Amino acid sequence: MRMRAVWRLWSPGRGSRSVGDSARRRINASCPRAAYLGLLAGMALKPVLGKLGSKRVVLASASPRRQEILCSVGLRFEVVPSWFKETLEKSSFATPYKYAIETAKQKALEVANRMHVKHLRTPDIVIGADTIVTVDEHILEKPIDKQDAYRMLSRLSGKEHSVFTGVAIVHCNSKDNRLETEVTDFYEETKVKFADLSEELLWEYIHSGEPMDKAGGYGIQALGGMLVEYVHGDFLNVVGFPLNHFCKKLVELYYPPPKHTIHHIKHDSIPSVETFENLSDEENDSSSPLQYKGAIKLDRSKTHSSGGVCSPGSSNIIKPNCMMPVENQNGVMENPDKFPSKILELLDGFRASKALFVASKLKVFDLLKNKGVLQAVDVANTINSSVCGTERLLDACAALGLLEKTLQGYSNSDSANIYLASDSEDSLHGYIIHSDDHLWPLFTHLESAVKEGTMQNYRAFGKKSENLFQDSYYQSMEVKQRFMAAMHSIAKLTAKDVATAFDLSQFRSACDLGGCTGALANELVQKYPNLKVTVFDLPEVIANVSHFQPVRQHTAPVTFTSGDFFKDNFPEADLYILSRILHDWTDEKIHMLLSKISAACKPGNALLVAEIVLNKEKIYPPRAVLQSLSMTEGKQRSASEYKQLLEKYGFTSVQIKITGNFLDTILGFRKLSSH
Ligand SMILES: Cc1cn([C@@H]2O[C@H](COP(=O)(O)OP(=O)(O)OP(=O)(O)O)[C@@H](O)[C@H]2O)c(=O)[nH]c1=O
Repeated sequence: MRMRAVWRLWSPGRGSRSVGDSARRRINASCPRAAYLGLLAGMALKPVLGKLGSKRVVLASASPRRQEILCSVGLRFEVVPSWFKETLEKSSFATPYKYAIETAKQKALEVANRMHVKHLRTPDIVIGADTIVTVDEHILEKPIDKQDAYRMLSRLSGKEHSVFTGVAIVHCNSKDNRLETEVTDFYEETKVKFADLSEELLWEYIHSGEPMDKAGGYGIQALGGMLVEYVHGDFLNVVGFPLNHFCKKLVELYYPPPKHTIHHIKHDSIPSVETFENLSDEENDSSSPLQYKGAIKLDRSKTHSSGGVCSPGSSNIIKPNCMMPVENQNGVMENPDKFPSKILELLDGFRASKALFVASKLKVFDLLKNKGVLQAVDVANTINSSVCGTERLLDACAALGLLEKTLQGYSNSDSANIYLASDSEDSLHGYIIHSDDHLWPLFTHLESAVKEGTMQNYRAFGKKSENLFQDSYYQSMEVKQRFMAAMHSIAKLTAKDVATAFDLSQFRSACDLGGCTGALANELVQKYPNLKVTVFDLPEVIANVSHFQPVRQHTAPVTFTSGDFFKDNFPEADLYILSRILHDWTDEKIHMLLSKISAACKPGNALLVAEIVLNKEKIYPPRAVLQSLSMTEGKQRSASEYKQLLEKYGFTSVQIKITGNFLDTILGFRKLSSH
């Protein structure tokens, strides 16, 4: 066998196929079993992708082959090559595979520790691997030079040898600033038989440069494939990563069979949302009134690294544009422009939102909260839907991390039980239904909204709205209740942050203007037992607040007073509160409202505003900017704009606290002399 004849086909830079291309070709053509295993692995990985999708997965390997193999099945991960030196004493291991496993483990642990110590966000999972070749009781790793490669390849010539890859999956948890790890490891063995290699062929191969970064001194997926007579076992295991076995391990870990004593790994299915407010220099100088709760201010490019991240769902075995990550200063491989993951995520965003809306509307999460685990057919029967449609919806929810899927059926994730079941204490159900019924139709007319610069109530609902609340939200009992439920769920979610952003214990009475169901008011009386809170809202709202009240109230109840804050006098109070009010109204209406508050507020008393505070450029956080697209008459404001606004109406010592949560808070004290 001579290589030169076929060299042109393979030589890099001459239209050579990618490693993956040749690997796939080889899988399909010369190794049908491996092809089958590869496919099976891809299928087995898909359900677990949902599990890993919300996690920070790190591949502790510099091997481009490993990156490609994992990338090809759509796993999202960062690449942080391990600095662990492969110098474990081989003779101290009873078998070669134990050596490979231990090395894989040490590689992964080194990365987990390094990332933890460097205060990068501790990864959730670190994957390490080590591939070795064994022949005649010798362990062959990567050759150190050409002579070494020659020695290895001549040992392999004409013989069968074993390729072992040890893999370690390290689950990380940061507790009290200490790193806790749980390691799952395994190995895979593949037998490979080499043809007899002539000296000439051997040296020609060595001079190709291919052997140098590969265990045993060859690459089966490329030129080295021509040296191989047969492969018994998983082909990808030889290439560097036993994908099939890995998938089975993940299934074992994440979908344990019933009554089996595999440890459960606690995890949150919904990715945690971090907001790192990027405030302007001007707003952020030492004299700034801004305060950061928890003082966590991270560089977003580090925490949301796109390094080596590939989008799930890619079907090609190998995706060259998922490759070539570049190591940054933290040792994290980054691949910023090679794959438009972010764009694809945005592109699919509407599908994900709608899947959440429909599952919520059909009360899937309620059903699963009550029943535990159900098969698709049982869910379909209960929600009066087709089995095939329900199954697809449930799978979508599982892929999005909202549900868990096992052989026994579907069940709620922890987050679904807490936030999606409609009867949960912290349920977002009301807001989700409002988003589907009200915001979705409005946003389908976004193009007209942008062209005309107006809210699209007429197109979406067949009627113009002069007054957002009276004409839109309170026009029918059903819509009103839906809107109130939506406001209630958001207010509950944000109440703690708003109530605790500043120490309000100096105030004895507060009036929450437009306080709707009293969710914030109830939080305030819990937090400040000496504070009496009145909620002031439209009569049609107040008439409907009773069923939103907490069942067990240990503090003095909140008082509700009805009226229109633009027209009517509101109760006297030490502290006035405007939570999510100002962004909805025109400057003219705001002028009316703030003038009234300013007049009612005695010197030394205060106004607390809760809104999303924009950064100086007014493009962050995105949820505020996207809210603006509804084209209500009002607008979102930056920190300095809120400060100016409050000062204009006689409030001084204005402080702004970025909570890092859904709502930020602004507190201003009424000046002694009126403006
Ligand atoms: C037999 C064979 C091996 N390899 C590569 O050999 C390296 C093994 O070395 P390792 O120490 O396990 O990994 P590494 O490359 O040093 O990376 P790291 O994980 O950072 O230690 C890995 O690359 C594998 O793909 C091939 O590409 N094709 C083959 O047919």
